[in-house]
Amino acid sequence: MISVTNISKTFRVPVAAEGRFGALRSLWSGARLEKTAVRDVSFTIERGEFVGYIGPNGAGKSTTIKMLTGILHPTSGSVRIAGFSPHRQRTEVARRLGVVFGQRTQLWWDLPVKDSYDILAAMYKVPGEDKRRRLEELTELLGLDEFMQTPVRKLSLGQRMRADLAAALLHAPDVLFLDEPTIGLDVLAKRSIRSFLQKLNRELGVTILLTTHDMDDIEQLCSRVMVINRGELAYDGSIAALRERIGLPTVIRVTFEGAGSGSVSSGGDVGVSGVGAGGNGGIVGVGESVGSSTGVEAGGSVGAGGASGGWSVPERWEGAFRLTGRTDSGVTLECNRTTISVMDMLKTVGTWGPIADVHMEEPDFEDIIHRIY
Ligand SMILES: Nc1ncnc2c1ncn2[C@@H]1O[C@H](COP(=O)(O)OP(=O)(O)OP(=O)(O)O)[C@@H](O)[C@H]1O
Repeated sequence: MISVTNISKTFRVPVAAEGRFGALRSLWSGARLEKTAVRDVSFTIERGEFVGYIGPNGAGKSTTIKMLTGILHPTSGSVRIAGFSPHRQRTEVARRLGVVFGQRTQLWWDLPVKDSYDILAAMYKVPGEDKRRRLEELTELLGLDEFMQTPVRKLSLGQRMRADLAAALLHAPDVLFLDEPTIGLDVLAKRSIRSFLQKLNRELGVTILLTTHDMDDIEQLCSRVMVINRGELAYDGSIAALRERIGLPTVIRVTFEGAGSGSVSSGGDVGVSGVGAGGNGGIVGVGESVGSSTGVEAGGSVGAGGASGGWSVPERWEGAFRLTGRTDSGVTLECNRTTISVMDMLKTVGTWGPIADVHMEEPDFEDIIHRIY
């Protein structure tokens, strides 16, 4: 659906002159410096994908989006949207493309929302019946009724974003580019925009490329994320793979049955197999936490084998994880999932006593992104 091959964009910017009126003099002198905003970026996006495009300020996101929409022409490389060049075949691309910029509107400021839709439908040559049906659907999905007759300037930010989304979708595009669609919105408004976008992608199959600084947008919506940094593509893949690649630790909180007493001795051995089996079912089945019922089952056998049914953490142990906390009821550990599997770690922990509950916290996505930037 979208194919980008080795695109670069270089701007020629005036060289700043020193001293008083430097900026003015530099314009006058005509001295220019080349600045590469996007360097040799390639990717393809298949029909129906929901892809996040992120990067720090000035990384080259907007410049890329402008090249994808045909506003800017790449210095080198090529862009195809549904097989068409956005620069040379603008009309063909415009018919298939919707664009929403969170920071500015494509609606007419002083006109009622409905009038903007009439103008846009005429511009995109949407037949009358299609327009009526489409607007009906969008009104229902986005709750446009409450402000259809209101001038755009009087809308709240959340209402304006809903109105803008409808405007971008009136001509039923296959592809939607979104630039900061939730910027400045409150929690409820963000939630309603995200749920609409999810429906649009999953139920109507619209291909979406989302640029945002809001990592919750990315985590909740995108199956794939591309990271651009200093004009170059630094990562392209799933969020899960990104977590692994960065290697931030997974935090695991283990609660044992009983107080911190007893010994590891023979109970430890039983624990290895008992917890291994229990952990398997629990992790795959429950996802984030191994339920206490599973723990009790596994722990039951440990308890029976353990000296007193209590637990104790040995002074030393071998392994690719770190003990970061210890309380009356359990321990907190950090493990790097690229070097040790959670299962292996639980096997070791199981040798310390009967496990009642295990809770896992994946590294925060925000932290991962800071690592890349
Ligand atoms: N028209 C232009 N002329 C000269 N330099 C430009 C122009 N447009 C962008 N740049 C420069 O190119 C680089 C990339 O800018 P771009 O706007 O693409 O970044 P961005 O990732 O969208 O940033 P932000 O998150 O702040 O919007 C920046 O250094 C910017 O100053």
